[in-house]
Amino acid sequence: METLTVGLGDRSYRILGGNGNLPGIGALCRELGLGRIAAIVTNTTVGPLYSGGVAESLSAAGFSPVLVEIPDGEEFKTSETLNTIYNGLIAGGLTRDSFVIALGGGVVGDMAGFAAATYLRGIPFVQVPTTLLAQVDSSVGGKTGINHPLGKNLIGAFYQPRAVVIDVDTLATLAEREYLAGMAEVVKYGVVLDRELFAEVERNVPALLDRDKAVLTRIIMRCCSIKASVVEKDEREAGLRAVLNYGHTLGHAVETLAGYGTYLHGEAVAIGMVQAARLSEHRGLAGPADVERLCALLTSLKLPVELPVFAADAYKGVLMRDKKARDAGLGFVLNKGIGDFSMVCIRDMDEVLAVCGIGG
Ligand SMILES: NC(=O)c1ccc[n+]([C@@H]2O[C@H](COP(=O)([O-])OP(=O)(O)OC[C@H]3O[C@@H](n4cnc5c(N)ncnc54)[C@H](O)[C@@H]3O)[C@@H](O)[C@H]2O)c1
Ligand SMILES: O=C(O)C(=O)C[C@@H](O)[C@H](O)[C@H](O)COP(=O)(O)O
Ligand SMILES: [Zn+2]
Repeated sequence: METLTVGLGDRSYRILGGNGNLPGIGALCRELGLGRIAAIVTNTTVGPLYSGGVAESLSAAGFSPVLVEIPDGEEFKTSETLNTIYNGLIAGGLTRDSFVIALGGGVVGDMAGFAAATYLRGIPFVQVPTTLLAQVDSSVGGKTGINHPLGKNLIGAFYQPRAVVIDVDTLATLAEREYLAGMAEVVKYGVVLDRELFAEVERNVPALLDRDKAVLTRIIMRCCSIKASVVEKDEREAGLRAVLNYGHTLGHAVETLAGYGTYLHGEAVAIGMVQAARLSEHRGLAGPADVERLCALLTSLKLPVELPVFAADAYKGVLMRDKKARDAGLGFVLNKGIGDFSMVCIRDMDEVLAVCGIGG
């Protein structure tokens, strides 16, 4: 087992990586000094696969687990589903010394985390990510929340977990499309923060497509370490943390306009990264070869790169609601070549639309 720490003072926590870690969850929660009742929040796909083992481990360590199951899908990342979680926590008798285990992908993690942040004004939670995307990104850093019909993750809170338990064994049951979507966030770290990681992914495409556990474990822990160091410096996205939003400005627009769940989050991020790279080229920060290299890697990972067609006004509307929008303009993360980034403020949305070929 490999361990990393996210250093945030009295809210610091460990990320446990590797395989075979699920059976150790009960012992870890005991070590963390968590209270008796543990709500395992999961969905109707992940629950039947993994909640039994997690519940057994918790019971063996003296906890009383209760199961809260929600429907599966990005389209259910809503206030209604959040209410289903609250109902489960109340019915399960959770008190302020109880805790939540978020068992699933990013959708479960974001919603269970937000429920934990707000139920009784906050109870502890542990992230147990079971998708590649959640293992490399969403389980770390404390962004929690739900979607709004007008924009992704518009409602939420920064609320750090007490621990993150990654078990790469769980990736064996993940559907191919979902697995590949997680690779988009891996590529993201490489493009803007780690040239060597980008090259490592390029060199290991066949092993990654085969889900080689050793390669995956190394890359997952590298991503967690990059994210941890960004979050340690800027937990609440006052500046630097926005780099983790590379590819998300147009990516979130695509998810919202196409209808949540039509494009997977990672797929939309892949498309958004290519548009961000084109803007970077337009602004003289990257060359055509960098854009080509990014497109080639995403394509070799079977990810989409083409921006879907929606009305220019529709794109503009969603872009203006991006969380990086300010009075002065839209904060946009661009790449400097491969491995570095630059934040710019874009005042004129027409520049974005023109470079991305939106509206003719
Ligand atoms: N908080 C953050 O920092 C952050 C970062 C990135 C993404 N996100 C959010 O994460 C979400 C996307 O997460 P995701 O890609 O994990 O999608 P997801 O949570 O929808 O999971 C993908 C699918 O895989 C299934 N699944 C999960 N684990 C499985 C397993 N081990 N075996 C079989 N099936 C399994 C799920 O039921 C679902 O159908 C988006 O809502 C995005 O906004 C948040
Ligand atoms: O942790 C972050 O910060 C990120 O931006 C990670 C992103 O991959 C993730 O999709 C996040 O949920 C997007 O945040 P948002 O603030 O744009 O909703
Ligand atoms: Zn993301």
